[in-house]
Amino acid sequence: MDLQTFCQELPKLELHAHLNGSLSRSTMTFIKRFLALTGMADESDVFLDEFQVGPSDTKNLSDCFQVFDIAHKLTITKETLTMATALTLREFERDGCCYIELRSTPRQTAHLTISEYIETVVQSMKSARERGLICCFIISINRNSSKEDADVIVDHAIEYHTKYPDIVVGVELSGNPAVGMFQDFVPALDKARKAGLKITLHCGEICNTQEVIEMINFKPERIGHGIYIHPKFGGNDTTWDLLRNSRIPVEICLTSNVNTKSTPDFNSHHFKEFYNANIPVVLCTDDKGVFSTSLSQEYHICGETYGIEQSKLARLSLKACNYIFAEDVRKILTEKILNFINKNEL
Ligand SMILES: CNc1ncnc2c1ncn2[C@@H]1O[C@H](COP(=O)(O)O)[C@@H](O)[C@H]1O
Ligand SMILES: [Zn+2]
Repeated sequence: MDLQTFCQELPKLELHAHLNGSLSRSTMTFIKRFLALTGMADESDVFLDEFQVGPSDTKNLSDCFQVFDIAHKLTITKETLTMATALTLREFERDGCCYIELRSTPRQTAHLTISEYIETVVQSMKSARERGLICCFIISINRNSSKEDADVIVDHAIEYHTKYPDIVVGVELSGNPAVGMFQDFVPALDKARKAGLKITLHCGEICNTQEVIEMINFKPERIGHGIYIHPKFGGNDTTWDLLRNSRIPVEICLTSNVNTKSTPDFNSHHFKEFYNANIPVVLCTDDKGVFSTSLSQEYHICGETYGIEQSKLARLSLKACNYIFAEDVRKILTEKILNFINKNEL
């Protein structure tokens, strides 16, 4: 099988995808028209062309955080947030994903409260589950927010985890890494963890070894990116040894890191260093809409750039089953990927 077909057909698990960064051009166009037709928003106010960030773009990581405001102008009502969630889940499914953990920062909008935002995403996921797609919700805390706001988000996360334990499975910390301090969010994250929610943290997206140490010592279930951890990539021996000994799985987002210029190119990405050191890794998209990618494309890039053969790529997907937050479906997913491996004699 050629690599492209293989990457498409391989059953894959998406563990790091921000809802508003994952909106495709067609989803955004659809919602923009809907809002204009229903008189909810001014069509001329949403600039879709500025949403995408390519590898040769002049935007750096900090600039990228402004592009999410474009999607945020669209996901403002129950109807459009439902469309955004449903269409995005379908796109992942069509790309061969059999399990999706979608994350999003619940926002109060002119038409939605924080509770309604969460309920809307959950209901959309319930519909997707009814037609057989296993999907879950990780509630995001933006590190730009105050401790009090983070507390409000966590209280909601706990309430909805209690109400929908199969769907609301975790809490994560994201947002511009140059803003805010991890320590400020520890009490809220601790509270979430004590209530049974799993934790993942954006970690080492910029150089901040002190914060990396604090984050790994917090022992989250997973971390995202992990760029500035290895000494060759702006970390030091302490951060690297801590990560290696922790066995914490790392969500790797190749295209995101290159397009935000956090990494110069795929060849100099830390993936290979992590893979060779046996650090648990899982390939993810981060923001497939902003960075014009898909999970099968991330597997393709990985196979081509680092010479990882198809049987090894399949085992990357298989191992991801061990890192998912919805433990009750681990067995079904493992069997599904093993079947694919056996059928294709990989
Ligand atoms: C590129 N690397 C990244 N690093 C850190 N945070 C990121 C991110 N990409 C996205 N987000 C976070 O996800 C939000 C958009 O989705 P939601 O509104 O939550 O669905 C962004 O506003 C940011 O807080
Ligand atoms: Zn992210």
